[in-house]
Amino acid sequence: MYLTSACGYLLFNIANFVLNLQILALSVIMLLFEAGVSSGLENQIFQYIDLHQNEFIQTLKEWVAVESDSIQPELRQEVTRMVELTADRLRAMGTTVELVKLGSHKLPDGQSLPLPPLILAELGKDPQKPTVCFYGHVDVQPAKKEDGWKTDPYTLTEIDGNLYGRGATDNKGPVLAWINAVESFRALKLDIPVNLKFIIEGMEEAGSLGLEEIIKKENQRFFSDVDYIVISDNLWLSNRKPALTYGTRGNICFSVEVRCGERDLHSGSFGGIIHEPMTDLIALLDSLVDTSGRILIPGVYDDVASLTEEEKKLYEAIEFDLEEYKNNSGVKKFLYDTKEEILSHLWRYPSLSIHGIEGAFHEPGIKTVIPAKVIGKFSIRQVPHMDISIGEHQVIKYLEDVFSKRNSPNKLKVSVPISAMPWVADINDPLYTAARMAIKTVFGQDPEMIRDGATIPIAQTFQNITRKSVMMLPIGAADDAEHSQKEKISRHNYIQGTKLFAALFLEIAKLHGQLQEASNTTTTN
Ligand SMILES: C[C@H](N)C(=O)N[C@@H](Cc1c[nH]cn1)C(=O)O
Ligand SMILES: [Zn+2]
Ligand SMILES: [Zn+2]
Repeated sequence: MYLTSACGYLLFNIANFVLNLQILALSVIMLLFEAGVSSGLENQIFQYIDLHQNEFIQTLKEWVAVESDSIQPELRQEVTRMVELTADRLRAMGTTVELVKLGSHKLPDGQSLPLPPLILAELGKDPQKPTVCFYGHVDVQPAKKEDGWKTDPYTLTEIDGNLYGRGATDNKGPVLAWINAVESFRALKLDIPVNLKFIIEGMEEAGSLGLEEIIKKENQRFFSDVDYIVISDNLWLSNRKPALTYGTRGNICFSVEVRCGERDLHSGSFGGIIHEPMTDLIALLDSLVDTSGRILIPGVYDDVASLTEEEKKLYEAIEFDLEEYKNNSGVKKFLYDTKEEILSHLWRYPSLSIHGIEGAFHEPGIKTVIPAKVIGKFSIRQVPHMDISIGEHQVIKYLEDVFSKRNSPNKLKVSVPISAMPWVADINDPLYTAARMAIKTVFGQDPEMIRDGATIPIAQTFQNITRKSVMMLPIGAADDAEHSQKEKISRHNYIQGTKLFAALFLEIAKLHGQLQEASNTTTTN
């Protein structure tokens, strides 16, 4: 009797000890997980990525070498070549690629120019797996060495761990990082835990011409089995801390043409006796914003959603190094001095920027000429709930009013070549949870939850039409200088970014499994 109860006691203690061990092991796993420690599978993939980084950089070099500028009509063939190069790369990793014709568009001079095709691609069709659709672009903003580049913009050049070149971060580097991630799974003969779809275009920098129509058309087909849409085409708020982006501003671009006649005139023969188009244009452009950056067009601020207390608190909590941000810009003084003011004016209020004047003499030296036709270009970054068509109307009416007060006989023509809506997503969406986990695994820290002052023309369209979760997962750092003469991506971000996308596939698969399990339990109950 005594022996039996002693045995029972011993067994009870052993069972307890085993249970405690299990709890301890589970806690350690949870702790490691929270601290961003990767699993064996992740480690295997990460090691592969580290070992092959020079090959990934070589491919980026080949891509940057293509002058796929979508703004200048004479370079359109290069954009098409870049799209084909991308399609080849996707095909080489087993992806089914469809090149969709987008037709052509009309240039301001009436000429019609073909648009580059759009890539719709897919890899895997397992109904048990979630489907992730990646969107990116392989066109770039214009760049010339004479603009002030220290290195040739189309020769990817590594200096102190940074890879300089047009498109390095916007958006060839991140597009390739997605491809590298998939290639790494395949090279290791590992099962990719998600089905993948790719939508890659060559006209983003020109406002994603033709894309919205295709999304509408493909909603019931290409997008029907998509669960999540991920865009990696923006920057962190900091040079070092990763971020997840849940909103962008929109953009309405204006062209303001003022013309006096058919040909340029000698300023000695006609200066002082005519109304000069350039003088009219400068006056029009000068009437748009005041010295504090406030837009002077009546009604522009009417529909802007007011900043909520919740948003203010969110901004207060964000880590933001104002000096670092200033240094990145090379500008000594900003219009605002506090973090809250800067973030709200970048993300939550509209801004107006003047981009250039076509037709004006801009070479070194002075050409004593009166240009006959000049075209001013400016744009307004829009925020929720501004209405694009109301905005267009307000601006055109305002410019006509200002012009009419000048009593100029010149001809004024205002047009809107590009407009794009702002985008905001729900950060409580499970897709954001998966991305946070992946960021923690790769970068060992939580991301900053940010919005972006720039525009992804198609982001809101994706959300409105497909009704799928849309997330922006950037890998570029705040000092990557998109659209500028020092555009770069660091070797570190390019390679860690590749790992991030691989980790995201695993996290999405895990999360999807959990979600499905939860929904099955609810159904059974
Ligand atoms: C954020 C993205 N990398 C980008 O640069 N987008 C462009 C798109 C655009 C807007 N208007 C015309 N093109 C941008 O925000 O300037
Ligand atoms: Zn971009
Ligand atoms: Zn861009």
